[in-house]
Amino acid sequence: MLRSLCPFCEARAFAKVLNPSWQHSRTAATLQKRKPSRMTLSPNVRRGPPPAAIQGEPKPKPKSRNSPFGGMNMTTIPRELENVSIRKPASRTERRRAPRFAKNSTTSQSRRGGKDGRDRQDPMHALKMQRALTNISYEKRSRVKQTIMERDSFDEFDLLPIVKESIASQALGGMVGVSPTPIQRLALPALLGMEDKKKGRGRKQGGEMQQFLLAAETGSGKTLAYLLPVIDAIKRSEAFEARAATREDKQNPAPAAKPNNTQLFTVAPPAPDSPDPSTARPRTLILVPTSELVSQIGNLVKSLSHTIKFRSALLSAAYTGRVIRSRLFSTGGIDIVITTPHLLHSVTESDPNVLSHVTHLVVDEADSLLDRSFSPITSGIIDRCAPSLRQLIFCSATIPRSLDSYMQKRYPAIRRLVTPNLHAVPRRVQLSVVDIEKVPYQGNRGLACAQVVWEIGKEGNEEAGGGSREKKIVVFVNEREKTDELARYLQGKGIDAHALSRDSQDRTEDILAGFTGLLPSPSSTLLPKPTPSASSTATAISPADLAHTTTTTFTPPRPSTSRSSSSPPPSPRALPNTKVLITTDLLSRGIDTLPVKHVILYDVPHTSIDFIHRLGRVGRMGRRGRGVVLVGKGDRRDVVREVREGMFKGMALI
Ligand SMILES: Nc1ncnc2c1ncn2[C@@H]1O[C@H](COP(=O)(O)OP(=O)(O)OP(=O)(O)O)[C@@H](O)[C@H]1O
Repeated sequence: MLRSLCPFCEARAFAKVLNPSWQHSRTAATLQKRKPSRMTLSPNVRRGPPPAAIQGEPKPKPKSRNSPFGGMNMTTIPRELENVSIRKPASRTERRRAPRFAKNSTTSQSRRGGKDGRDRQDPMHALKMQRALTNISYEKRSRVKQTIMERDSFDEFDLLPIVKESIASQALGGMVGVSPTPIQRLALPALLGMEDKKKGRGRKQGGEMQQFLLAAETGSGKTLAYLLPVIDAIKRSEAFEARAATREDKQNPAPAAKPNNTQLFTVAPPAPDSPDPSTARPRTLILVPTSELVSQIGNLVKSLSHTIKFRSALLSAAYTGRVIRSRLFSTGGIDIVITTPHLLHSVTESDPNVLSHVTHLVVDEADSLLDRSFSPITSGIIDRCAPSLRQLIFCSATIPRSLDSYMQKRYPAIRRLVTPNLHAVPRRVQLSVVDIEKVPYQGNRGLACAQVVWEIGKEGNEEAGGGSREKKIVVFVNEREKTDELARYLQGKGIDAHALSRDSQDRTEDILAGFTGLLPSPSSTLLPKPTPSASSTATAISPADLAHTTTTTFTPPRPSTSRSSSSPPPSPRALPNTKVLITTDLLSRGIDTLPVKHVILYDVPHTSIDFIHRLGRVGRMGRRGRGVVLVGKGDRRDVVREVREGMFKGMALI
């Protein structure tokens, strides 16, 4: 890491870290001691040179901890983690046998340590105070682990052959040797009714609505866990209906038309354009919180539809009213609709029957869609679908307490399918902390962020030998107003930075495509380039408020952030091969940012839920990832410390 090559004069102090003369003299001292005739390998390489070998030489400076890589690649447990035991939590019987400490006893008080009165024995004290996440016992987690161990192939599930074949070729881009992830091993048998079959109850064609909550860590394949059974159900009911129609035809054959001898050469008039009965009446509905997720999941659904053959439609605020209308009312019919609750709500205001045939409803990112702001609309949609529903599926990377109590109240019989690692940040993600109050930043958060980006970028270029492997970094801020300001600041420091928030109007799909690896969908008509005709047709689909679509259509485009008049003058130095996206929680939910290896938490997230979602943009599907959190005055250092400790031990955040 070249700390001496600091990109800005403000960070001059970094140059002190290197001391080349020490490096050379130590090499000289070692060479003098070496026997000239025979070279032998030292058995003590792990211990380093003996103190005598470097006597009289200046001691190497300890590695600075106030940098994104300060704590990386540790081989020993850092002092702050030394006292924390990694043993499994005590079982219920052990706890009962252990001596109890009275609340005010001196023994209990002496167990407390630290100035802040933090309980040293409780590594999650600050997080517990937040009371954000539902606790899941380790007993339950290990029971699930046992259950899913044996299911290690997609062949073990009762999926139609064409669905099975399409997993590797269509959904996973031609991957070889794929096996189901823990949530897929749990969810597929349950949603396919395999357990019912085993018990001799058979697959339900009607009857009671089944309810499921799928909860698993970020980037663990939850989308396929619900999508495969849902598509399988569509194809099976299609086949069932076709068989029923054939039977009906056999039983009541249509009367043969009498030949009309007088009109032998007249051509019959074309049949009136009869739409498919499923036009604007989808059987499956997938609800997600953002347009970006509509595109992502829609892309996956479309690629599966190429081989499995079903009809799907993506409806979001990224499309004009004309496009939405033509997709929904396509005369060819429709099987799956992927949309946001707000958009669907405004569509159903004008045509409530859109929800009348829904048999499968998926509420993805349920922790967001059932929070205070979304809950009334989402719950309203669920209620409207209820009469025809056969399966109601909630899916989430976290179970906040609010979601837990909502489930207990509204769906007490819901089946919870929870993986053993729920609420843990993916194991291969490392988190480092940068104290922005220290030299050289002295409270300048923007400067600290720029420095971290430069270090990551330079490291990438050195690794690639100056080649062209591009680094993608996502920076999360707490307030969306900050995104543009920070983008401009980083641009002034020679960094290729873009802001993406709900206010962004400029090429959002193109910008995001660089971070997801997906191409922007060619069929989408992006709203930032509205035409008067497009906006007038937007009113044709629904009454005045096709809320999301019409309001954003008339917003004048903002000036481009990259060349705005208030931009600082361009930096004389530019960081090559590094792209930065500054965003809010808009991008922390569900977006599959596989090419991203680094996440910077510019602000300390408000809750452990946000930590999980933001850090979850890296380390997806077992990949490596790095998170850097900037901590300053007034930030909850205790929370950050506990998150870091929890990640180090691979524990679930509480
Ligand atoms: N069985 C599998 N084997 C290999 N890769 C898989 C498998 N299932 C899914 N994936 C891939 O894993 C990545 C993450 O999947 P997905 O987006 O469904 O995760 P998620 O659990 O929904 O994440 P989040 O909680 O962030 O929404 C995707 O790129 C997907 O293609």
